[in-house]
Amino acid sequence: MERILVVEDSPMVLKIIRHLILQGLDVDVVTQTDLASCREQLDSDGEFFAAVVDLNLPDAPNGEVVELVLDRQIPTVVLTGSYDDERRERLLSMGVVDYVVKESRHSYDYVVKLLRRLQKNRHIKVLVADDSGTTRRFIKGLLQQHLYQVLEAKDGKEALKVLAQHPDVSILITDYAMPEMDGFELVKQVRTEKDKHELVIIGLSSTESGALSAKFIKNGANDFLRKPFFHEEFHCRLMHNLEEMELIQAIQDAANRDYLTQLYNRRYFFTTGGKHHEQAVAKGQQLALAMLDIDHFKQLNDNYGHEAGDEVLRQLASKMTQAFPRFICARMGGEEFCIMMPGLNNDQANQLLEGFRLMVAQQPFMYGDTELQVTFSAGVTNQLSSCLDNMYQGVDEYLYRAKEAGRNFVITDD
Ligand SMILES: Nc1nc2c(ncn2[C@@H]2O[C@H](COP(=O)(O)OP(=O)(O)OP(=O)(O)O)[C@@H](O)[C@H]2O)c(=O)[nH]1
Repeated sequence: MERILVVEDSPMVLKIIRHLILQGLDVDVVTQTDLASCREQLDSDGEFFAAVVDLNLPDAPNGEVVELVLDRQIPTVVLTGSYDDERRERLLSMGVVDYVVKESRHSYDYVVKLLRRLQKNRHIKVLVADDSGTTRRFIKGLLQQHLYQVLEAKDGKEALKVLAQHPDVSILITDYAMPEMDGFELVKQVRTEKDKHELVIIGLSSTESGALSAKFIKNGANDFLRKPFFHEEFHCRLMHNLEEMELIQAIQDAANRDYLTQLYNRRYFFTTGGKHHEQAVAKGQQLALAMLDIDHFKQLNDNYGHEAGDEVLRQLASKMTQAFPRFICARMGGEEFCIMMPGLNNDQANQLLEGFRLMVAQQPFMYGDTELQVTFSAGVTNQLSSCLDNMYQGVDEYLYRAKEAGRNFVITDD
């Protein structure tokens, strides 16, 4: 498990921070109370995801611990008893993640929020589009302090290419004045594909005109920053926009996903899947659909209990998303699932399903220490029919035949 180092001489503060971190994050916490023991810790066993350090320790009254921890390339949040502008500036320019005054419980909650943010940021891609290499490097440095993955582009056209290669970019930070394609045009083009809740766009410019910020926003940017900006302003804006996007995505997920398995639900399957189906029909593309149903699930519930049944549903869902990462996996209700596979012909889909059937049948599911043998039956088709409903009914008929044939079986188009 990842570890966080906390260096603080006040037992009370140490206790609170340790408690809040353990409550809020899936990490271990190692604590030290002075510079000497911190140095020993880092020398003997210094692998830490992040550190929270007190600026004034009994054997290090002038923030020496910050240099020590930063020297080991550990992202560091600094705690301090009192606010001092000059010191804050110095610490931020040294590359600390943030500077937090120990005022109340809220300060410690903020520290935990920052640590959680750092953990998430490692998986977040940010694209920086700016024609100035110096500005790109500067922004990249700020982003890396907060552990984001950074991509770069030197104009709008290049940014579009990078976005096409990396569809999982979550944030685009773009300058206005760039050769080839400027920031406005870039924002306009990006917004034809992705809305504000799929990709956060922050516009940048060094011009004095206030109209520019309004124009960026009107073109579809989420926010705007005027250069030069303060480190903290940059990070606060970024965090704020990212949190808003994540909140909306969480709301969308709650509406589109099944609570137990976290797979897509029936409603999402028919709305989004329906669009894939329409497109495949209109463009004459391949699209395969599989329907799966666990065998004798009632018996499993009766023998081991409903909780065990729930666990099997969760584990099957997780195996399914691992086996079919590119496709729409949905729980249609009870122990019935669908997988929509755009682009696949019947043979390809059938092979995938056969492989998955074997894997599920051969690897027992675990409920505590109990091994559970689980199989499923399935139907697979790529007969598009006139609409998704009809295709669904067709594959349902195959599933019925697979059950009739003895279960643990896949039936597909002849
Ligand atoms: N644990 C659990 N059980 C569920 C859930 N939803 C439905 N079930 C149970 O799934 C069982 C489905 O039973 P049946 O439709 O008779 O099907 P089966 O026993 O799997 O038999 P075959 O499909 O014919 O192989 C019922 O006992 C439901 O109570 C759920 O969310 N959790």
